[in-house]
Amino acid sequence: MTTPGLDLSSLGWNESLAAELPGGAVPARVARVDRGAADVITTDGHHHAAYGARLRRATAEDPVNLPCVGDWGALTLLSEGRYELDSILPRRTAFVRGGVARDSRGGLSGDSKGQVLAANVDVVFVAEPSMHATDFADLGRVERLLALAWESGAEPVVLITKADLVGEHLAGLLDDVAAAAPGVALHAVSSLTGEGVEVVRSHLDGSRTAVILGASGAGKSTLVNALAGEEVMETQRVRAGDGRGRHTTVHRELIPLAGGGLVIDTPGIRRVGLYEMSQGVDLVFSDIEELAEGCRFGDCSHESEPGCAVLAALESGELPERRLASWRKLQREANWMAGRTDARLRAEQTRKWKIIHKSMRGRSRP
Ligand SMILES: Nc1nc2c(ncn2[C@@H]2O[C@H](COP(=O)(O)OP(=O)(O)OP(=O)(O)O)[C@@H](O)[C@H]2O)c(=O)[nH]1
Ligand SMILES: [Zn+2]
Repeated sequence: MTTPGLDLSSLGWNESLAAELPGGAVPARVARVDRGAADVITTDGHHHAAYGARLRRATAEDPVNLPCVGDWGALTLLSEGRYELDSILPRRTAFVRGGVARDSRGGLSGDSKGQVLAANVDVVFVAEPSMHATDFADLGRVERLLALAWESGAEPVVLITKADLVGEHLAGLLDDVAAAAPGVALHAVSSLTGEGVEVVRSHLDGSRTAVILGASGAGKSTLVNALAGEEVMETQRVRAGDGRGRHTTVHRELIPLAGGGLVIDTPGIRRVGLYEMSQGVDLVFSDIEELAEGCRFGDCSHESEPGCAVLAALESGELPERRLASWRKLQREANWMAGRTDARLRAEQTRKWKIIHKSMRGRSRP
């Protein structure tokens, strides 16, 4: 497909990326990957680019170097309209799934399955429906998804979706969710009435790239369609119906929105349960981390130690019991995941994460 004169800045290209581009190479954004090749978008449109020798060597050394949706790549022009993907530019953020433990040099079993699911995501929308079946929003799930969001290095934003369903309960619900998401922007949104959709879109100003995390039925696809102003995603209602209006085109993974900005949606991103998230948990529970600094013992487990500031806050009612329980649960989960993840990959993630979050924590958007 050829679209002459496409402006790469609408895909998120900027000067700092340009500074990383090898001389003579053509910049392109990865829209989807296949085995050994990627669908890329460059100034003259979509291309199917096979991996060049240099990239194949890098991926053989470490699967983390495999291109993924959202990556920026350097293309080499082979012949008129034919490109090869030669390298991937350094990633600013990454959603990583850690796989089974690696046998470092002649170990017993397994291999490195550290896999980057999406790269260069700027904002992660955590979508939690105001009402799910007969229940209000699930705060534990919000906290869990927030941990995953922080872990990626992108800016988390919590969306209470289907805000039209709860009437006058909305204000109280937003208060509860805000308490579970300190320091994170929070919006109510209804794709049905359009309420809040523009505010969500404003987070994508400057051609930012988003992913939307949330349970099945949270309204993710419906929201993408509302943002796109057209039906780019199949929703549950369409899937459950007679199939009319069903999209027969290949499912796009990098979706440019008509009003600006992009959304990444992949099956991997939808199956969020397996991300590594120990750093993210600390950030979601920054209130508890702060309390813990007041504990008498540096290695306080906040179970029964004397002088425990966390237990004191629980006692006084300052810290809700639900929140402490949620923190413990996510920490156990994160520790378990950490044990399964390749240590080297994790170290690299931690390093990147520290750099990104130093600059992010002070920042907040309206
Ligand atoms: N009342 C109301 N219903 C909504 C809203 N947004 C989505 N829905 C409905 O909720 C159902 C699920 O929406 P989807 O957008 O398919 O949810 P999803 O999160 O993409 O679900 P999965 O694809 O399973 O992950 C559909 O029947 C939608 O019509 C909303 O703002 N208000
Ligand atoms: Zn303590």
